[in-house]
Amino acid sequence: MKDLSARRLLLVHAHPDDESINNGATMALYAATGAQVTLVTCTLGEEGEVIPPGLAHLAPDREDRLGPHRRAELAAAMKELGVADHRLLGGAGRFRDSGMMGVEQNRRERAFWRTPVDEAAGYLVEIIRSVRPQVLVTYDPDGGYGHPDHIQTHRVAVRAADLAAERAYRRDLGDPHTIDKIYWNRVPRPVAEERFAALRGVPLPGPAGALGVGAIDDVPGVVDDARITTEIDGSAHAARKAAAMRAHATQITVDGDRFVLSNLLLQPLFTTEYYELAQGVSGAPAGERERDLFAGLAGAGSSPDGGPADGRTAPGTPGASGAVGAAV
Ligand SMILES: CC(=O)N[C@H]1[C@@H](O[C@@H]2[C@H](O)[C@H](O)[C@@H](O)[C@H](O)[C@H]2O)O[C@H](CO)[C@@H](O)[C@@H]1O
Ligand SMILES: [Zn+2]
Repeated sequence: MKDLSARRLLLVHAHPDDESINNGATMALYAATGAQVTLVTCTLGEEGEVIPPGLAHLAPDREDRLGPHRRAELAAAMKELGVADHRLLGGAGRFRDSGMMGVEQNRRERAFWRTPVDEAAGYLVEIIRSVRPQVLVTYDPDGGYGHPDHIQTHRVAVRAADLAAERAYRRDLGDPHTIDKIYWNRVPRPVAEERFAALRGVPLPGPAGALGVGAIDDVPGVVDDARITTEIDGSAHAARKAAAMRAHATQITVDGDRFVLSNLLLQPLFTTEYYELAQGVSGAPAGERERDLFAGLAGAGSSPDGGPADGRTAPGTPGASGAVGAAV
């Protein structure tokens, strides 16, 4: 019997709800198959809007108690996904939600967006050196859709992965650890286009109270098909993902295979979740997508593809021969 607990997956996100929207099915799948899944959330989402009228009093411009409430929503969502290890970067409230790009909250003292990257990265290095994951999942450099906290999360996660591997860096934070594979959350454009086309036939407002259908570019990380290196079929865990998203009730209303955020614009709920291998070696045969984030990793207890990686290296991999891009 393989020791599947040897697989350790670390996900780094900006706000409570991002993990369930982007990776809920993936997290449920790996938790259910014995991997150690660790979520790090960088802020408590204090600057969010509030969908249920009965909770509007929590808003930042009223009682400013949305942060603690969303922390509880996050805990409930993790129970739905079967994820036991979820941590707040630097401890609860260390870094505050910065608001959307350009708002005054971006410049507030504890805003995550204005935090020096190395200061935040130090907290994540300690977690990386303790958990020692083979795989890290976070956003692309644009944070998926340009939100300052998402962009900062990418920067902090990538910087922390580099620092955690440096033998000369802060040995008080643990022994050096090199993460084998770093993935960015992605959605293939053809899949997004197909799902949005179907949404345009949905009667409004519907159970989610939708005012309309969102735009494809509202979906974080939409890219051309060629950049997708990995797809995780989490359809067996669709109910868990939907329940986790429902747990984030101040931010999300779910209606079957679609949902709205506080802008009340419909977008598709994905149960196959897609990734781009940004750093590391693909475990799939040339020209094929990985079906497992741990594909090709010897000793990770799981590699449905069986064979070792075929040496196709992702962009940005230290020491990469330059074999990059679609070749991955
Ligand atoms: C999914 C995500 O990252 N949500 C963020 C985002 O929330 C959006 C924001 O309030 C926007 O004004 C709304 O139109 C949109 O519907 C929301 O999803 O930004 C919030 C503030 O930084 C953040 O708390 C929330 O988690
Ligand atoms: Zn977010």
